[in-house]
Amino acid sequence: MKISDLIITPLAFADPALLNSTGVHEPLALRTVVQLVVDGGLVGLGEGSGEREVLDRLELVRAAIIGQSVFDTSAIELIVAAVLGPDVTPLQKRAVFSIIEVACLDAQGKLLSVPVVDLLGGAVRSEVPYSGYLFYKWAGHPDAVADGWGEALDPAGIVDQARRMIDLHGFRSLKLKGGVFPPDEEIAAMRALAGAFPGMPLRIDPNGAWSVETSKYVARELAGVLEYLEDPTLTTAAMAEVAAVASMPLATNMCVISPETVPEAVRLNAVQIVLSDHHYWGGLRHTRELGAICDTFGLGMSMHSNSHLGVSLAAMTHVAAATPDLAYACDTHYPWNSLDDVVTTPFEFVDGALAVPAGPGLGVELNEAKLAELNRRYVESGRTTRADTAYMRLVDPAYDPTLPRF
Ligand SMILES: O=C([O-])C(=O)C[C@H](O)[C@@H](O)C(=O)[O-]
Ligand SMILES: [Mg+2]
Repeated sequence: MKISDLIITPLAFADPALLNSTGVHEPLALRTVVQLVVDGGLVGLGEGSGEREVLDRLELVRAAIIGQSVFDTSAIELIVAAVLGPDVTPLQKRAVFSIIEVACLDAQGKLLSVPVVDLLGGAVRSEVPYSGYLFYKWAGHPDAVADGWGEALDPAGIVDQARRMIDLHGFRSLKLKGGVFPPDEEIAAMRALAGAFPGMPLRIDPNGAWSVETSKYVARELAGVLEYLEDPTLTTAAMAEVAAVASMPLATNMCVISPETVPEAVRLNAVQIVLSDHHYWGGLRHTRELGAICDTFGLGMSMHSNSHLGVSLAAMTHVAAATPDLAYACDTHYPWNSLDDVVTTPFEFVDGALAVPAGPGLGVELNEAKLAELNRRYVESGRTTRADTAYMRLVDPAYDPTLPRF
C-alpha cells in the first residue's frame, strides 16, 4: 500500500468581514487540500493552512514520501522533518506533517473499511459538541453587498448573531472573539449573552489584546459569567499573573502551542485548559497524545479552529470523538464558511453537535467541481498569505495592531 502521488491544491473561499485583535478577515480565506494517492488509485484527503510557505514545504516533501507505505506515518514524520531541515521549526514541520498524516489515516481507513476514529483507538463519545463562534463583524466587505449575517458591532448585534447561530445549528455553548473594542464594551456583550441565554456556557477570546491589569479587571467583572477566559494576555508568565487571581479557568491556544511549551505553563500554573488543534500539534495521533499530557498535569482540553472546510471538520470530529480529555465543546469557524465547502455533503450540526462520520476513513468525499472552482479563485486572487492587518488598513490607514491594545 504505497503512496504513489500527493496532489496539492490551494483554495480560496468566501469569508465574511470578521473582526479580531489584529484586523479583519479578508473576503477570501486560504486553505490547502491534498489528495494522497496510493497504489491502485485509492485517495486519502487532508486539509490545512493555505499559506504559501506551507504549500512550498508540501511540494518539497512530496517526492520524498512517494513509495512509502501509507501505514508508516512514523517514518513519514521523520522524512518530513529531514527534508525540511534545521531551518524549519518543529512547529512549521508539524503544520506540514499534520496535513499528510490526516490524508494517510483517511486512506488507511478506506483500505481497512473502518472510520478514522477506530484508527485512533475508537470513539469515547458518539457525538462531538461544537461551540457557536461569534465575531464582531461588518455588514459586509467594503464596496461589497452585505452578507446574510449583517452587522454585529455592539451587545445587541452579538446577541442577535448568537440567536441566529443557535437557531441554525443548535449550539449549546458560545464563544466571542474579543480584543476588538474597549473591554467594557466586550464585558457588556458577554453580560448581554448571559442575560439572553441563561445557563449557556460562555467564553471570550481577545487573542492577547489585554494587558495583565486589564485582564484581571475583565476576569473580575465577568466572574460567574464565563465558562473559561481564553488568552486574555500574551506570554505564559503574564497568563500566570492573571490566573493567580481569576475565578474562572484560563484557556489558551497562544501560549501552549506545542509539547515544548507545556512545562513552563505547568510550572507557573498559567493555564487550566489547552485548546488543541491537530493542524498545529502534528496530526490526529499527536493530538491524542496531548490528551495524555493534559491528563498527566490535570489540565482540561478544548479545541481551537481557524477558517476551514469540511475535510478539516471531519478530522476534528474524529479526533475529538477519540480523545477522552477533550470534554469541552470544540471551536469551529465552519458556519461562516460552509457554503463554500469542498465535500459533497456539507456537515449539518444537530443540537450544536456532529455525529462521528461513519463511512470508511474520514467519511467525506471531495466535490471535484467545487475544488476546481476554489482553486481557480485562489489563482485569480493572487493571494498567498493571510493579512488581517493590511486589509484593515485599507479602511483605517492608522490601524495599529500592536498588542496589548487595551
Ligand atoms: O481561538 C483563536 O485564537 C482563533 O480562533 C484564531 C483565529 O485566527 C481567529 O482569531 C480569527 O479567525 O480571526
Ligand atoms: Mg484562541
